[in-house]
Amino acid sequence: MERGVLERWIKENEGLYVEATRHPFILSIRDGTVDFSAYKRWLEQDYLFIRNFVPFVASVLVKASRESEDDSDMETILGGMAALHDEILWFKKEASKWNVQLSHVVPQNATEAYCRLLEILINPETDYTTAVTAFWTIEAVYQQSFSLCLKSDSKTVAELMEACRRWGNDDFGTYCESLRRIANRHLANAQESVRKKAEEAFKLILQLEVDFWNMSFG
Ligand SMILES: Cc1ncc(CNC=O)c(N)n1
Repeated sequence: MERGVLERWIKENEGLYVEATRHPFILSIRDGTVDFSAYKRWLEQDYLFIRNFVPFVASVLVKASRESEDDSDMETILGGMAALHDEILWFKKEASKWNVQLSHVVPQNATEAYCRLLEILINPETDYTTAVTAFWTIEAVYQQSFSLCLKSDSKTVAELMEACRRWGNDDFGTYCESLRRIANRHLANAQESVRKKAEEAFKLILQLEVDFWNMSFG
């Protein structure tokens, strides 16, 4: 992976990055020891997260169309937006498979805190470089995490394979690569004040992802 700004931040925040991308919840899915009640708690809360993630991605699309000099940025982000429609349908199907009533789900603290950050990132005050860096971070944590559960030596149980494939598959990995290059390009060209804001968002999101995984343990 080329040495961009994001790779430097990953190195400087290695512990937190590993906590977010190799969390015990994910390792328990990989090792086939996960408690299904933890999985169902995660599923319920992640549905609430996705409902709030959609407007965030839409806001990145608007900022890309206004602030990016490269038209392909918007096309990449639009691809991610389209996938979210299928994602919401998947959550509803998965919830009925586990007899989870999505309409009755109460947001937990970690979900509420994450959605508050998404609101701040949606705000027009948040610049495109910070928003697209946040977008990559959010997607990359799931891609890195769930790809662990698809490795040949993983013991992921059949019931959880669809979820792991959804975010761990190579196509999602390629999409995250595109986002990483877009974020690195804008970070390299940004003023230091913007880079600082983006770095804060990067670290905040890693912590919120750790809190979100922790929540599945109830
Ligand atoms: C809490 C959280 N973080 C990242 C993702 C991945 N992005 C969209 O699906 C997600 N679904 N949930």
